[in-house]
Amino acid sequence: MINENGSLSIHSENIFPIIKKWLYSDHDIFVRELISNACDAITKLKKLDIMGEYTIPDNTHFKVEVKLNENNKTIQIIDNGLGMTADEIKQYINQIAFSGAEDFLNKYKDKANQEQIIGHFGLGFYSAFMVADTVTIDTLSYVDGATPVKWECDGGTEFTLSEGTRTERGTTITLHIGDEGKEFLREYPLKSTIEKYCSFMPYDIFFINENEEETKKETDTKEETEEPQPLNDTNPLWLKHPNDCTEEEYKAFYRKVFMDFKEPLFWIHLNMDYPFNLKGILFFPKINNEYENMEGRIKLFNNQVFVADNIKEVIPEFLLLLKGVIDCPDLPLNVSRSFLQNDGFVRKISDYITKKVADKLTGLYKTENESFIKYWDDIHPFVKFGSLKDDKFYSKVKDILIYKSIYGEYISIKDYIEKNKEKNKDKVFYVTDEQQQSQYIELFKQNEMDAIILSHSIDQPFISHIESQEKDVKFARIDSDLSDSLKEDSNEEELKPATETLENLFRKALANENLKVKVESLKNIDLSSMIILSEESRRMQEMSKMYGFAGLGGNMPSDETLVLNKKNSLVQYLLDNNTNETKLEDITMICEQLYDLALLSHKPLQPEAMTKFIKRSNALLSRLAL
Ligand SMILES: Nc1ncnc2c1ncn2[C@@H]1O[C@H](COP(=O)(O)OP(=O)(O)OP(=O)(O)O)[C@@H](O)[C@H]1O
Repeated sequence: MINENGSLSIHSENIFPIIKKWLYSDHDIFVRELISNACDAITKLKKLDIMGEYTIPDNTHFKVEVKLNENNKTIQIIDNGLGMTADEIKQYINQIAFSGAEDFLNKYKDKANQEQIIGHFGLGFYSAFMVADTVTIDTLSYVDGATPVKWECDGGTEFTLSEGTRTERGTTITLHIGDEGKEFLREYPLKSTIEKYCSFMPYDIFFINENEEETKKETDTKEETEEPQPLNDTNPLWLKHPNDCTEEEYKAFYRKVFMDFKEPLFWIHLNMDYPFNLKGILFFPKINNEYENMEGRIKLFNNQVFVADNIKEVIPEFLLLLKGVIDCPDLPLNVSRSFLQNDGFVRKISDYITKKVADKLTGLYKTENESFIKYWDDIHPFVKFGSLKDDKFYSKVKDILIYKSIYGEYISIKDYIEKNKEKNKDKVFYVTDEQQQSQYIELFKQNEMDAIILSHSIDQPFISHIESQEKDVKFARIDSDLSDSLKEDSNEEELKPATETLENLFRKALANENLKVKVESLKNIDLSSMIILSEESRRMQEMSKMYGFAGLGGNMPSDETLVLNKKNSLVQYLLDNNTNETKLEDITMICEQLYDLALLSHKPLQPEAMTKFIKRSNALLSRLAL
């Protein structure tokens, strides 16, 4: 029987290629890792200064330089941070996954503010080998009397460590770029990668194209050269206290970061220190039209280092419709996304952001109601989407949901129901297409009835959601039923014979045995015919169309009813002349035309029906001209 305990052994020759290849999915991440190490080195030095372990010389300009030399095939990252001694290189660089950042924090645990150091895992430096064949470190430590050190490694497991030549405190990392990284040997991709990840890093980052500098020197005509400008903004707006930020600053920041020249509607400045550290600004963008892509962009930062756009695991999905930046140094971002998804801490962050957004909206509703109404057309899809996606969000915003009425006013469902109780019997009538349903809208207006406009694609799922949450709210499209207030007082029995006669007549004229006809006495005598389709049937039809039940959509028995107004003279004409054989042709034409007219304000006509309708309309007009 075999019974043995032991520890697995890992050989660095085996693990190194894995780190190189799989540690990060994006090649360009080396830029982020090396520049953040350079910034860390400066932060650490500043901390040593604060703690009295070192005195920063006067006039020190802390900076990171990225030098590209296409001819030599090198990229250098140069900092004037704390540098490393030979021992530190042995410990932090040679021992893969031994994080100097962790070590530094442990060493100065009580004295230093932990939050600002970026590194955690002790692997970032090795991302250099994703693009470089050979990496050299030239460094001089801040420690008094330290000797400069040079470390070199060609991506195997061997390295050389020797005395270096660096004379100033700090570190130069030189990447001898191999085939895998050659795309970064051009100015544009390298510079834009720096801008992508490092736009808000805490120290000035300068880009220098050495080959260009050389040609400039050769052709120098004593012209004053411009002062070089850093690529980054070391003091991003989100780190400032909200009270110290001006409206113009927010707008300028928005323009710059999102390249959106439409002004944002409003914004939320997130500023939290406890129980976790989170700062950021969320902007509500202006949407130009309903069909515009609503996709927003939330940039996630970790200590001013860009991590990624739109990380769903941290930022609630519906908030991705907004534009903004979130900086959360506490996030364990190097771990897998599935971990993030299940992490309670991450959920708390996400809940916090959701709560802040809901608070801002309710605050606006209460204190700046006029502005809130002005913004509503732009923000309602977002608020509705949020309500669908997140119950907690819904319960916070449900009392501030408003709807535009056919009179152009904004009203809550509660107020709508209250106001229209008598006429609507608790139903909420709505319009999905103002143009197409204009006939019904007109009818409503004539009878001083109200309906709300729900024309966005989010509205259908949204009203189903409201109905499921609020038991006494029932939505009905404006053409789903005839409200009693549109009709004159007359009893059903009285209208029965007319209904029978006209149903037979229309069925014959339209050659449609299943057509349902209902005769009503409508107050508006100009109105001859209209289609109604019960809310349930229409929703069923729409659903089957949406889910593409092939054939079903088309073949589904239609529950449409043709309503004819007995008070209208054309309908009356049909009633009076339906047995008159000599007028058969006219009667058929009128039936067809009335049916098409009714259909037209209910849904678009099919191409064939449309062609017939136009032909018939022309024929009818020519009769007038006779
Ligand atoms: N430019 C630099 N100046 C001084 N020390 C550095 C520099 N670059 C790397 N180091 C040291 O090497 C250590 C290892 O770096 P590495 O990037 O691999 O890991 P990390 O920054 O600790 O964590 P992470 O994997 O999250 O980046 C750092 O913690 C730091 O002590």
